Amino acid sequence: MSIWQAGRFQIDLNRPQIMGIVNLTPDSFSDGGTYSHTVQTALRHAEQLLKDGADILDIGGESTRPGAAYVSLAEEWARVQPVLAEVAGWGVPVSLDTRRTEVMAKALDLGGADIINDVAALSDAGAVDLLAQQADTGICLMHMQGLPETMQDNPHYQDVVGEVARYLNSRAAACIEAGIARTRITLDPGFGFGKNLQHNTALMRHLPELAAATGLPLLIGVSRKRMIGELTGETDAAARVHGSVAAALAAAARGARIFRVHDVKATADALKVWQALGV
Ligand SMILES: Nc1nc2[nH]c(SCCc3ccc(S(N)(=O)=O)cc3)nc2c(=O)[nH]1
Repeated sequence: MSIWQAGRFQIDLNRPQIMGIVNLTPDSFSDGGTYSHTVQTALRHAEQLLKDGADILDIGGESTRPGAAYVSLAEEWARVQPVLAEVAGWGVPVSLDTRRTEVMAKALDLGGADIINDVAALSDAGAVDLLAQQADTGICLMHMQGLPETMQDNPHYQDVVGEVARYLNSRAAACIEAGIARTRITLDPGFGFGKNLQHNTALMRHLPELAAATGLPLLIGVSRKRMIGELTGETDAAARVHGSVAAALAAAARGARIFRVHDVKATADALKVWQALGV
């Protein structure tokens, strides 16, 4: 029985787990909305994700997409705090997508994060120690080459699978040496974080090796990303649902356990059918 210890929750990794994305980006201000508008919109979206079958909610206040604008620590916290405060009472595992130790600390003090999902693999000063002081908070360590501002400017590797595996191993080892239990840790190759289509494809095809190299569960996030657009010709991210579902199934077939997606219902349905018919 393999589980992911995520705060007060033990997530069952013997079946695919869906992490629904709750977007708190400023785009939601596009209609001139205010924070309260954004918060209410986000909470309604989160409710819908759970109705659609999400097992985990992933909440992030800083966009780390390529070329994303800088978001101050205060701004990031102002965006996530009201949503974390509310969903903390919903009785479902809540993941905070942040790479800042101070934001992690505020969320953990609030009791609002069961999981810290860090695209920078707890590399911010003090992050590993902070998580080591927590009893059971779940952790996702993700590989990113460079920084969001520049990571897609001609990414290059000698051996992308080997380099990502070694990096994730080293970050997991840092956590374990600090006293963090293995059952709290999942790893993520970071599709689209300093990778071109060839790199992303190689990582997908070699997921079993990544899983075997560390022995830790894999979380993947390919939903609506450029790689799906490049393979389908879909330039509009919202039109990449079918390709994203196919990518989730490809990853499930290669041992991924947790799927970070926008389109929860489509992915949940596909994984149910795949589980029943596919393996
Ligand atoms: N664990 C985990 N957390 C994540 N948080 C995000 S935010 C997405 C940022 C982004 C958007 C689009 C592209 S692109 N150029 O490939 O279309 C790259 C990165 N993603 C992930 C992911 O994968 N895992």
